[in-house]
Amino acid sequence: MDFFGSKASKRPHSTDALGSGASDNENGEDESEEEDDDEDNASTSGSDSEDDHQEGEEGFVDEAAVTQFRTRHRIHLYGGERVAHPIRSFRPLLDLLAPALRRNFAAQSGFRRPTPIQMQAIPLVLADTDLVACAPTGSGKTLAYVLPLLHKLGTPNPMGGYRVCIVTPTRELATQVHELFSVLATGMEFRINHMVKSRPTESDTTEEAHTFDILIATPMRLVTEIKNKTIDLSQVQHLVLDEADQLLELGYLEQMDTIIAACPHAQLRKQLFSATIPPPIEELAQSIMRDPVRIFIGDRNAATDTIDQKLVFVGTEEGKLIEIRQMIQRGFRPPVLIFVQSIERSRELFHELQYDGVNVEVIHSERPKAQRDTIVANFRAGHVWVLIATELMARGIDFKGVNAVINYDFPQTVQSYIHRVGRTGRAGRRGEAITYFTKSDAPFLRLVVNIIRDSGGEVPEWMLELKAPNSKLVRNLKQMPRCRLPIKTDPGYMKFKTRQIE
Ligand SMILES: Nc1ncnc2c1ncn2[C@@H]1O[C@H](COP(=O)(O)OP(=O)(O)OP(=O)(O)O)[C@@H](O)[C@H]1O
Repeated sequence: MDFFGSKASKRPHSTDALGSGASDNENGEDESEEEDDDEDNASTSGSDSEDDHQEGEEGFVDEAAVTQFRTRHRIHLYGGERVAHPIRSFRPLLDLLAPALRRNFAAQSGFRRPTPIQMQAIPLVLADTDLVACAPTGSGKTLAYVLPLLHKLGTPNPMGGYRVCIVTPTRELATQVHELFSVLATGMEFRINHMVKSRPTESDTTEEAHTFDILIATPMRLVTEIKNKTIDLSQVQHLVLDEADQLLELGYLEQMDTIIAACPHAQLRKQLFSATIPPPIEELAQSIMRDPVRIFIGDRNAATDTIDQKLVFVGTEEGKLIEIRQMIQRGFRPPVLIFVQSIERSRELFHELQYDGVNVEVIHSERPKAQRDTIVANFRAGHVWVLIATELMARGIDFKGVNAVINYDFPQTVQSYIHRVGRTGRAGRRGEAITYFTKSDAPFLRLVVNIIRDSGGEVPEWMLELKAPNSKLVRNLKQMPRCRLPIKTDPGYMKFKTRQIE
């Protein structure tokens, strides 16, 4: 990995803004109470007030106003010497954009107002800053880099080669990012390569590959291309790691090393995004960046406050099946996403629920890719009501309308919990997350209890008094899922069900 010195400060910025400069706005109207209320209600969606549209067109009176604005939007900044001011609305940004990009953005998004991460990250990406950006799930991090990068690219450069490279851990997420780039770049003639196929096609390895501007790839495939010398990343000036903390974990680190080493451009800027950046990953991230600015929105590594989180004691493995069946019988609001800890268990639960006549599908990495695409599309379209998934779907996937997430199996890490439950309660909508725990999960309960409490949820007093597991236990759980009895109906239920069918 290439190492750059970093002068990141330990303390958050107070009056650290530069960039867009102070304005002659004497009223400081952005400090209105009305806006505060809006922010509380929807951390991602825009408010409707006239003031919001007015205020965004002005700069800030002084640095104190910038600080106040950041404080109100819970934008915490660390490091960096010159930090661009946040934007308060999309309007001044839209004025900068090429007409086609402006039109596409207006036509496709309809967003009234930037989310806090967009307010601060967009000007920093525009200002070519190395960035570590951590903001809640469903808070619009993708747009925070896609929009400014399309602006920075300007026009297509047919013989120039890749200038932007986005790396994501799963092909589903890469597809989603590709879709946003494609929609926003409609009519701009950028060539966007979506490299997630397991094997290269001819067009990837011929001269044609040099005519692409943007690359969106999963690590394994990209590393194969780099090792085969069938891809040229020498012109890449913007490298984005989406779900960066996962990509900088041990399993991926070597691949990231190879990818970063393959991007030697002197102007290379690295931008890292995730809803969770644990401190060791933050340190590692800084070591591969140049004087990075770190943005944290709200509390670090917290679940979003638009999710009602519940912990349900089910006693044993069998208790989970009873609980989920009762939930279905009581009536539930689809779509519902259910997480289990392994492919085998996803199949087992699928058979059980299918037997009960539930409109259910299952997705995991052993299903053929075309099937995975169809399942995601059907779930999005509401044709599938219940989707059982492994960790494959825990990160990044934007299912806007998911009403509930069920952690059938207790998650193995705090990060996994935050990302899994973050598939609901997105873009300011509300959602519900239910986590089952058995007696054997009890030692780990405290990890999740803290997250629920920190994101404003209620937990019984006795749970707050539980002992936190020691670091060895936490490490073991992360490396190895818990042993669990197979998901299988007890014979009594089978008899009852058969009688019902007869
Ligand atoms: N300014 C905005 N106002 C309202 N909705 C927005 C805004 N920006 C993005 N969104 C919507 O918010 C949803 C979530 O966005 P996105 O998938 O980028 O979230 P994320 O922060 O990357 O989440 P995750 O951490 O789970 O990957 C998307 O449906 C997107 O269209």
